[in-house]
Amino acid sequence: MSETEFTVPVYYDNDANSDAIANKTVAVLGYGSQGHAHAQNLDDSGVDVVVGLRKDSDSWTQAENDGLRVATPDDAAAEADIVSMLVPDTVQPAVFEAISDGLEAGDTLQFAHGFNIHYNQIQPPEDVDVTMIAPKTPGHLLRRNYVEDTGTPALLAVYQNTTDGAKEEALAYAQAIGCTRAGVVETTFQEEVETDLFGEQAVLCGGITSLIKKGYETLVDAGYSPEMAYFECLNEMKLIVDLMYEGGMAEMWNSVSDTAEYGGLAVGPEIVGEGVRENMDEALEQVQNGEFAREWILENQAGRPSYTQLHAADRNHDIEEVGARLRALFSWAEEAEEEEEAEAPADD
Ligand SMILES: NC(=O)c1ccc[n+]([C@@H]2O[C@H](COP(=O)([O-])OP(=O)(O)OC[C@H]3O[C@@H](n4cnc5c(N)ncnc54)[C@H](O)[C@@H]3O)[C@@H](O)[C@H]2O)c1
Ligand SMILES: CC(C)(O)[C@@H](O)C(=O)O
Ligand SMILES: [Mg+2]
Ligand SMILES: [Mg+2]
Repeated sequence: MSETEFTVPVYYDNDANSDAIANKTVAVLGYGSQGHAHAQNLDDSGVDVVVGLRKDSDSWTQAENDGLRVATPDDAAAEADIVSMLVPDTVQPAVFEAISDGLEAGDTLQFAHGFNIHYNQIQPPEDVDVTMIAPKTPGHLLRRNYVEDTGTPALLAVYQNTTDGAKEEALAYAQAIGCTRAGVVETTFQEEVETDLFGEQAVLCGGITSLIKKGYETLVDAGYSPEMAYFECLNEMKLIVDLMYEGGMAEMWNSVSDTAEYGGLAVGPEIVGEGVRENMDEALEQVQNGEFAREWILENQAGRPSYTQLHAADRNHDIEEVGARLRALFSWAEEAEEEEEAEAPADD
């Protein structure tokens, strides 16, 4: 652990023992956002990896082209010591049923998010370790940061420790995917699930897109051009957040004008005010009491009618259309697109 004082344990490279994973085989089930990043990072770190995919998956060829061994999920799980469950949360219970015979006493079932354990959708056998390394990043950036020799933070949790080595092994896994470079925070499955769902709904994915869209709509409805509104409310968001990422809010405030700082500090809290706090409390409560999980599970059982509608409406928003046209004309756009295609596997 770092010499620095933290309120919870935070682990770095020096705390990890790569021997804890060195002679083990990891089955990475799924080759989507997290799956392709874990599999390639583990492989580059010298860990024996087999990717578990359905025979008809488009990702099969992609994973092989990336130099990885691929097998069906049940074959991959049967040969592995650590099974990393990186298929979508909603299909994990069915995939778990298909692979559970391959879990032997002392093996590890590992997650990147605790939804199915915390909300009792998967009941693992008592003789396996159950752990979590939950990267605090979209998977494509987990891979990019690893390749660029930076790292991304993650959470570590142990739900079952039958071997007495669950935590050491999880930390070695976190090191192999590049997370101990940035810091790995020890937590519980419950705490990871509640904070992760809250964060992605209220702040990261839901809150920020809603804020951007409302800002864009306000400007466009008032007669300003969509191009200007896009650059003001979406494109510059990344540049402002980059400064906060690098040096906290102070670095951002230092870089913007005093006019922006005064206006931001005085008007910002009137826009995102106490009403928003109340909404956030409510969203957190629905995560904590299981209401959101119940809703999402039922939504999937019903064939995702609301999800389909929300997804289509979001993709059809004007900001997406104007943004695509503007981004295509960035002078570096072609290069970035080629790199992205080479990096990202098909999501099937
Ligand atoms: N997306 C992220 O960046 C992110 C970040 C942190 C944690 N997580 C967690 O990681 C896990 C994986 O999420 P993801 O977003 O990477 O998933 P994803 O949607 O990107 O994964 C899709 C992959 O799963 C496989 N798959 C899909 N349906 C399948 C089925 N029925 N049977 C077998 N394989 C199937 C396919 O290979 C596909 O490429 C989840 O627990 C999620 O909460 C995700
Ligand atoms: C990348 C996120 C939002 O942090 C993750 O939690 C997810 O569910 O995709
Ligand atoms: Mg998250
Ligand atoms: Mg999440």
